[in-house]
Amino acid sequence: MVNNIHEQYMRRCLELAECGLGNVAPNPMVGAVIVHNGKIIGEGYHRKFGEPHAEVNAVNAVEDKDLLRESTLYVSLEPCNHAGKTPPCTNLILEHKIPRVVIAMVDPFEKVSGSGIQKLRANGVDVTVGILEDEAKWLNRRFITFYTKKRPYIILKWAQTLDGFIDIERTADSPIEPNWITNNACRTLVHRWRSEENGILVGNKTVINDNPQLNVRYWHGSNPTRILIDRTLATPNDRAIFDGTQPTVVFTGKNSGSSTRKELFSHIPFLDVVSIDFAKDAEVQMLDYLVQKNIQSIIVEGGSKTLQNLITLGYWDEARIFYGPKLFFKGVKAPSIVGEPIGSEEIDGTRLFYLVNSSATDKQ
Ligand SMILES: NC(=O)C1=CN([C@@H]2O[C@H](COP(=O)(O)OP(=O)(O)OC[C@H]3O[C@@H](n4cnc5c(N)ncnc54)[C@H](OP(=O)(O)O)[C@@H]3O)[C@@H](O)[C@H]2O)C=CC1
Ligand SMILES: Nc1c(N[C@@H]2O[C@H](COP(=O)(O)O)[C@@H](O)[C@H]2O)[nH]c(=O)[nH]c1=O
Ligand SMILES: [Zn+2]
Repeated sequence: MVNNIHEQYMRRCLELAECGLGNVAPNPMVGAVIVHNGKIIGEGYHRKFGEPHAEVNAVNAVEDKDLLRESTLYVSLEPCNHAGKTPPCTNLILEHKIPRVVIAMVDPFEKVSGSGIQKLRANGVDVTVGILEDEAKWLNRRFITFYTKKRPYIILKWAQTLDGFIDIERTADSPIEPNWITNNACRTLVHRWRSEENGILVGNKTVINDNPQLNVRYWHGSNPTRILIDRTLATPNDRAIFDGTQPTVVFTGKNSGSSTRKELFSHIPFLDVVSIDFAKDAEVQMLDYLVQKNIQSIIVEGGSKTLQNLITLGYWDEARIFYGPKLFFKGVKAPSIVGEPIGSEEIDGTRLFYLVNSSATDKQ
């Protein structure tokens, strides 16, 4: 019974937390509610990176601060105990003498992990941990992966025909544009997904053949950083991803300090050309660089080689695969993948499957 009540308020915390999706990384999404005598008297969530934490917003929302001494604070993540961009939330809880705190999950971030709970308990606060823990972990899967696996959370996405292709066989005079397999509703959904991740990764053949924009046009929200794998810098300069409207990273085997960079790219704002050694573990080097840049999650939109490389190495966490009602008969084969199905849906005649990788590779 008590757990049911706890779950009810924690569900509200998770609902609030999710409002921060796309705006708080590299911080976690966190929601908080304050309950007094069975009534919510304040709620809040972490709205934007650098802005106040959920607990602060929830406390600020309470009109009569005296009630805090008799209230329970529900929060979807362990309160922080370190001074980051904002003061520690444990201090706030103690200052306001909140007697009970209910937490969904321990913070995986090394600087906090367990110490927030310890400090509250040491100061006489009654702390309950683990309410809707699985749900909270799923919500913050990007944040958790980033800190525990030391790499971005990786979402693979592609669209394939019923006969297993992602593109037709191109000829020299094929138009430079995508061959659409999915419908407009799916495209809108994909743009929403783009707004939820920090980076969007593609291989150079995709940019050469499709000239994608890799931005958020059919949804609202931030554009992800464009990330291109281009070992030989073979991608023509006129491609849309070089329009300078979004931060862009190009991983190349060429020396980025050489004249190649200056001549080809000096006119493009927000462009980072990063040299890596393709003779070694290219993916590890790329993921390391993205971690350095605080890119907590990426969506990989193809093509087949780029996706298959990551699948083979186990560097993926989720896959979202569209099966459109088309046949190409020949062309670029879709990647092959084995994962745990977690759901599927039908969108105007296109089937969408969701997979997760329960044996994803760590990158320590
Ligand atoms: N239906 C769909 O959802 C999608 C379809 N597409 C289609 O897919 C086609 C392109 O797919 P595909 O031909 O497989 O090519 P990719 O777009 O995956 O690009 C492959 C190239 O990227 C470079 N690359 C990628 N990963 C690595 C790595 N780990 N190490 C070294 N180089 C790497 C290589 O370049 P290099 O050879 O220079 O070393 C490689 O040849 C396009 O025609 C496009 O239309 C693309 C995206 C989605
Ligand atoms: N063909 C195909 C996809 N192709 C992917 O979308 C990219 C185009 O992005 P943009 O220019 O921003 O709209 C393209 O390069 C490739 O990565 N995606 C899908 O959801 N369904 C499809 O049928
Ligand atoms: Zn905090």
